[in-house]
Amino acid sequence: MSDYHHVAEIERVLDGAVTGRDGFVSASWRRCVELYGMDPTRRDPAHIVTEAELREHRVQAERMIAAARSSLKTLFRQVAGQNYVLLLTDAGGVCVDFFGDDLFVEELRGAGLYLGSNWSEDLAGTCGVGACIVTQEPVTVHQDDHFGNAHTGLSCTAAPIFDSLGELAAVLDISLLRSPSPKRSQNLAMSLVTNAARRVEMANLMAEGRRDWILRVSDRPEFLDIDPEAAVRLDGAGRILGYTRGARRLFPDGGGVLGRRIDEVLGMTVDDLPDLMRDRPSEDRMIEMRDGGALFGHAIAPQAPRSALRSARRGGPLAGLTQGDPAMTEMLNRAARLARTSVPLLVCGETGTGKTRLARALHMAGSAGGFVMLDCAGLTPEALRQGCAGARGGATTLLLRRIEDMPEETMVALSAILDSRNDLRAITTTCVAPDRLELPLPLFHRLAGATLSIPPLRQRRDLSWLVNLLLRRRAPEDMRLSPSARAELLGRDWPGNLRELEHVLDVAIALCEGRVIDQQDLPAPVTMVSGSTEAEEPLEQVMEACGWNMARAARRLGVNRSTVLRRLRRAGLRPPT
Ligand SMILES: Nc1ncnc2c1ncn2[C@@H]1O[C@H](COP(=O)(O)OP(=O)(O)OP(=O)(O)O)[C@@H](O)[C@H]1O
Repeated sequence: MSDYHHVAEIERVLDGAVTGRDGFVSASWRRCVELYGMDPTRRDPAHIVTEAELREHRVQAERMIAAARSSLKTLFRQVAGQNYVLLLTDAGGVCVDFFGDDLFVEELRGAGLYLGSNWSEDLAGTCGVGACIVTQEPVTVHQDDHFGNAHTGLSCTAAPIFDSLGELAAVLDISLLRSPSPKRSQNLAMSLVTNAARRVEMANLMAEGRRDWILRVSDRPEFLDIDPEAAVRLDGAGRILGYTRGARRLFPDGGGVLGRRIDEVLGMTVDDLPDLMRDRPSEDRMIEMRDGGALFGHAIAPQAPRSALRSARRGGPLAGLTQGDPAMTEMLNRAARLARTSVPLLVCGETGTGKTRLARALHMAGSAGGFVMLDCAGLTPEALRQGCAGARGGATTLLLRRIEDMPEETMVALSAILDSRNDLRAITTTCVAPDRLELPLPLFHRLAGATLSIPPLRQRRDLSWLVNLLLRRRAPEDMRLSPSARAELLGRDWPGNLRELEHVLDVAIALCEGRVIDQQDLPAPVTMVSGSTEAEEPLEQVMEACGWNMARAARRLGVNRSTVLRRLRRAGLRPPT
């Protein structure tokens, strides 16, 4: 079509005529004139951002570029020899990755089919990337569908790529400098580009979901493991944390996808996920949908972050006590430095937090000498003297457990021993906060050269890692936790800390009949035996008193959190907004 006819058609469209163009093209032409004030007769050159701006756009899009690389390479191989150019743009239309034939680089750069070109509609007029950003749908903008005369030779097919929260993150465009005339010649390009965009979304979801369950679904069992249609990322309660665009079909009611529970639409709960893992034939992994349909599912279990585990091990006996909990890491860094000195150390923390374990690790990290451990409860001066007498011939660590339980006369003896024996290095543990510890001041200063505090388990961010660690150590190798059992463990308050967790796991391992520990295999929290207060105190009142904190209310009622949740639902109660 000549420039003249192109401009004339745009004028007719603006006057309201229907000229046979796709509706989104006519709508874009209108925006170009009425919104952006563009003139189709101008031959504006391509808009290219500066080198510095391009670097910034690439940094911002780094994750998506990485997720897209392999799909782009495959797509480029599929169209090899047909002169197609692939562009990955960010959500603003700036090209941040490019695959094209090196022979035509100069021509491609001139046409804007290159790194750094900006294809947003308000700059470039009607174009594949721009129309895709506006409509958020796959589009082909073919030859004189383009608004500006400069681009009417191109054929561009573009598909949107959404991030796992459902926001437009990028556009994948496949373009030709020269193409056959009928628009339908690009149907195959459309199919290739939409499939590639779906795979990029999948790669992105997989990359960010290593610590969560991933459920991939497909209508056809043969594609399930190699090229599924959609996927969701789930927490231990089965709530959707992220999704690929295709997963919207699971929730066609338009109520959004994030935060919804998978059992709202599928005839399965989160506890059935292990049955959908790869060790089963894909035909057996059928999931019924609540609307009567069926899908095939492939569940991928959360993976432990291995590199972090390795680095913890490299750091010796102290570093292995946490995996990335900020308070523990900071405390252990101090501990590592103090371990090599002779400063007496006071280790504080609630019962069962691992004070004795830490004290042993401090000894191992700092001293090649002997080790004496004494429980302070009921310790007589004589027993103390005997214990210390056994430690002769070089620097010895004297571990005193629970100093608050030491009888007063033994405290006096201890001060005297510490004064006369500078080969003893005291490490003392206590469940009492240092400022509340009732020790004679001289003894306190002989024991607490520095204080190390271990946080309670309920505050630790590496609780999930600890659960895995203890399970691995205590259970048969192939035993695992169901997602809801894991969610329950992560939600408890753990007044007995690691010791209580060990006992809960031991009971669950003993009670569990198969290889999967289920929520009902877990013993109730210990506070339950003290009896429920529900009869005396109405639920709403309890919730108010606990500031609507589920864990606190569960403790007060002596039940677990899911029971509180169930009772709230039954009573139709909700937290005040
Ligand atoms: N980092 C850890 N990893 C795994 N298990 C741990 C860890 N720290 C402690 N434990 C386990 O937790 C239990 C309690 O630990 P420990 O005896 O050190 O606690 P504590 O704080 O000294 O308790 P208390 O004050 O009641 O004497 C022990 O069985 C111990 O093996």
